[in-house]
Amino acid sequence: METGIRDIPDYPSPGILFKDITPLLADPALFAKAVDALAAAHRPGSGAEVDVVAGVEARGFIFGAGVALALGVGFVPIRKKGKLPYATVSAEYTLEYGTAVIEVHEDAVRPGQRVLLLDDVLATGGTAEAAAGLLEQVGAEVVALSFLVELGFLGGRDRLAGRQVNSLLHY
Ligand SMILES: O=P(O)(O)OC[C@H]1O[C@H](OP(=O)(O)OP(=O)(O)O)[C@H](O)[C@@H]1O
Ligand SMILES: Nc1ncnc2[nH]cnc12
Repeated sequence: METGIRDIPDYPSPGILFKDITPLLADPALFAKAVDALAAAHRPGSGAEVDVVAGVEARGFIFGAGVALALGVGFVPIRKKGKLPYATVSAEYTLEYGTAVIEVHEDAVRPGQRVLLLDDVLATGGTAEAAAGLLEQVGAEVVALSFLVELGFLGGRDRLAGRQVNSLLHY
């Protein structure tokens, strides 16, 4: 099966096998299929409808925005430090190849809004755990976390125990 995911060894640092999604993005049929599949579990009538989709900068924006449009709901950007113009809450976290800080606007959701968190890759789960925590800090109910790719050997799903986690492609 053509996935549009390409392996790049030793990027961005030695020992990391990087899952490059750019071939998938360049193929409109594969890209549309991925967005449609990520949206499917949350379509009207699914019982898992959401009010908002959130995505983590940068690759999470691509799929998050697509899924938000597919579901007819708004999109909340979770950005790397210093990029959001209004008052924010922030979290420092570690990911497979480093550390970073992400932020979300403190008024990004209304209290109790049901949010689907989207990202391209679930690796160690550090990013997703921090992002879900930020969304909850500003009043969201994080209904599910969905990923295009899950690197199962890095244990991200265990780190997110107790949360609804869905991934399309498992490595
Ligand atoms: O599960 P983890 O170990 O936390 O890794 C997953 C995160 O790593 C990548 O983001 P990156 O910070 O490289 O940013 P980018 O989207 O700007 O490339 C990816 O898009 C996820 O957000
Ligand atoms: N191995 C990997 N490939 C692509 N994105 C990632 N984010 C964290 N680990 C990654």
